[in-house]
Formats: sequence, structure tokens, C-alpha cells
Amino acid sequence: MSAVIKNTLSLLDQGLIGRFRADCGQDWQQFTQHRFVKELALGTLNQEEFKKFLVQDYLYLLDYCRVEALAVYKSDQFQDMQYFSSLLHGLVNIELPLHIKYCQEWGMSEKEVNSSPKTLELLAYTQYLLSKAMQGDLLDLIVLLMPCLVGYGEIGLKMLIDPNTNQMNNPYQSWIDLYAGNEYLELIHTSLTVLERLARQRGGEERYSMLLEQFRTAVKLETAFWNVGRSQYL
Ligand SMILES: Cc1ncc(CO)c(N)n1
Repeated sequence: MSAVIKNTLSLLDQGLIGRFRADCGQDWQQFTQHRFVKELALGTLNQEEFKKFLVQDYLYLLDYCRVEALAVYKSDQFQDMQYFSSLLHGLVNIELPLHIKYCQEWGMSEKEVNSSPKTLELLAYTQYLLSKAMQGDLLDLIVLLMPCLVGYGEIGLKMLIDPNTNQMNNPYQSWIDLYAGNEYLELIHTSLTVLERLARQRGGEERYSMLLEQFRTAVKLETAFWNVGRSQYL
């Protein structure tokens, strides 16, 4: 296992993120060890299901951008504004174009992706994030963003080091490479530092139980989201 992977996995057990993950218990396990994740790692996941997931995930990320944009708006320190705008920049200019490219590789046009109908799972998750993000402050916001950001990184890394993962002829290899890649890991490292600082500055200790409930709800919505590829359109 490379040093950077080991370091990232141990960081996830520490500080506030370690506490959230541990206190979520079963809910975190269900998210990160979901059937969809296991099938993707083996390469056995149904391809139509993956395609539908990819489109819903693209639509999800568009709303995730709006949450990040709200964090830019709500920043009252220049360094926070820099951090959240760089997060937004990365998503808009790197991860989203990559999603469009994946969709095209899987035979779907950009127009098709953008005009796709939405599922209940997508709407539930994005509307929850957006409403909490509008009500909350910067600490609420970064906590809401964490399950998505950290969860996929943990999943990608664990796939990469698991000998059972099919890395010879896996149709989903580029998905694994994205979330276990160095750029994504760096994003996680920076985000964890900002999370700790915002918690110190904004009464994280006194607010812990409320923050945990927001984190846990987002985790449960992530778990439900793994089934979008099997879900009905609204
Ligand atoms: C639903 C969901 N959660 C997390 C990520 C990671 O960016 C994603 N792409 N989609």
C-alpha cells in the first residue's frame, strides 16, 4: 500500500471525520459497503444500471455545485472564500466535464444527459442538501458536503487496495481511478483541514449532536442514491 493511501485512510479515522464515521456506525458501513459498490469493484454491475446511475450522478453534482456556491456566498473570511471557490472550480471544470466524457463513452450525448428525468433518490438528496445549506452556516455546509466528498474517496481507495477488486478488465476502472486518484485525495486532505478549523471557529463541540444528525442524514441519502440505477423516474 502506498504511503499516501495509508496516510489518507488513517486520517479518516482521526479528528471530527473519524468521530462522525464512528458515530454513524452501521449507517456508514451500509453506505461504503453497498451492493452497488461491491458489484462495481468486481466489474459485474449491470451496465444499464451504471449508465442510469451516471446520469443521475451528473445531475446530482450540478446541485452539489450550488451548495458549494452557497458556501462561497456565506464565507466571511477570505481564506474560506478561496477554499470553497476552488472546490467549486474543480467540480465545474474537472469532475463534471469528466462525467460528461464518461457518459459519452457509455453512449449518451450531453444533451440526453441534461434533459434526463430525475429520480426520487436524486431529488430527496439534493433538496435536503440545498435546504439545509440555505438555513445553515459555513460549518453546517462543510459537514453536509463531507459524506459525498469523503465517502467516495474512502470507497475508491478501499477498492484499489482490495485484492478482490477486478483491476484487469473492469469496465468501471476509470471510475475507481478517479476517486482513488491523487487529485481527489488531495481534495480530501484539504477539506479535512478546513473542517477542523471551521469546527474550532464555529463551536463544533457544542453543536456536535446537530451536526452528526445532518451528517447521518446525508449518509443515508447517499446509501439510497446507490439504487438510482434501479429506481423509477418521477
Ligand atoms: C451521490 C454522490 N456522492 C458523492 C460523489 C463524489 O463526488 C458523487 N459523485 N456522487
